[in-house]
Amino acid sequence: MINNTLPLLDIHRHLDGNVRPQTILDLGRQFNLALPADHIDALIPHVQVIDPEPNLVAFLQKLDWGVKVLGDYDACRRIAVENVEDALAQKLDYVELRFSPYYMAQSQGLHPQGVVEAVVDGVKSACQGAPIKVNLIGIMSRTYGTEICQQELDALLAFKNDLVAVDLAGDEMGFPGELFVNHFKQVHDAYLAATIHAGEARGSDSIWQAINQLGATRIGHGVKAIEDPKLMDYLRDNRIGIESCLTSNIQTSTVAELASHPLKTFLDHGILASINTDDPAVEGIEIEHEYRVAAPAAGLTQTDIEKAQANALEIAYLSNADKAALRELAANR
Ligand SMILES: O=c1[nH]cnc2c1ncn2[C@@H]1O[C@H](CO)[C@@H](O)[C@H]1O
Ligand SMILES: [Zn+2]
Repeated sequence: MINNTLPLLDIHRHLDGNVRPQTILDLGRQFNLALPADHIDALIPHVQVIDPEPNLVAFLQKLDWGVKVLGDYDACRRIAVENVEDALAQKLDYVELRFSPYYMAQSQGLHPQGVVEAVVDGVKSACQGAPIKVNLIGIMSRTYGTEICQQELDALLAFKNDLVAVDLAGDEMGFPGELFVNHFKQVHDAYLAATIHAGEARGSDSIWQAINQLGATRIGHGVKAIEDPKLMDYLRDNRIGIESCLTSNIQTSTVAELASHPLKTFLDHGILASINTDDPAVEGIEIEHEYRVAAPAAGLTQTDIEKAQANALEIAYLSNADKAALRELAANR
């Protein structure tokens, strides 16, 4: 269960993997697009994972309707605002929302840089006066290849002051990290951090590569670190955080069942592992479910869960002063 006296964070949450089904319907109507269904109940199976998908790529297809309906920049702004509203409804104190501007732009011929501008603007306005802090992480969708990722990176770097990090997401098997060394050099030259989806579809080598060649200070999923004791030590000793996403790992068939998820072992080993959602609307879950249902099913005790909750703040892309302020706020409520 969530400990209310600790700050609640979600530091691995895809903005474009969290488009409300009702918003997909609304935008489909607004832009006169043919959707696979015209009411919520019939739409759900097309935009939400019901049973585990056979692999990561099949899972990722469930995100597609959420971006196919982004017919203009206002639509991008709208889903950014709704993401902040959803985080507020979950009583999250701090969220890192990540998004792929090319993925959001491509279906309807938008410009990635316009998408970044709309998302930044939507998040800023929704946060005004609200009891939440949000930072943005830009994603390069590796599935589009190196050239499109360079365009995507250019769009992101035009707003580098509005981002805290850059991520690499999408098809890890088909597009290994080796292809993106030059991209991440530019990320570091822009003084942005790197968190990389690694060790989800590929093995522990992919995690080593993300750290050594792409300069990752955090790893998304990192499930396969469990196969490599040296890597487990390295993650612990170098305080490289793991952003675990329990339900997502089941739905992508990365892990067969929660009882065999490595998160508990990571925590026991002293790795700074945390609990996050990934793509809440697509998974049909929220952060509360991950803490109350998924974490105990993965064998975490209440002490483990609170450790994971505290770890998220430890590894968040925030200054020490911001972290202290969040701790103080939670301790006094
Ligand atoms: O669990 C995941 N693993 C890898 N890539 C993901 C995951 N969830 C979403 N995306 C990818 O992130 C971008 C949208 O933010 C898209 O590239 C989507 O495929
Ligand atoms: Zn992810």
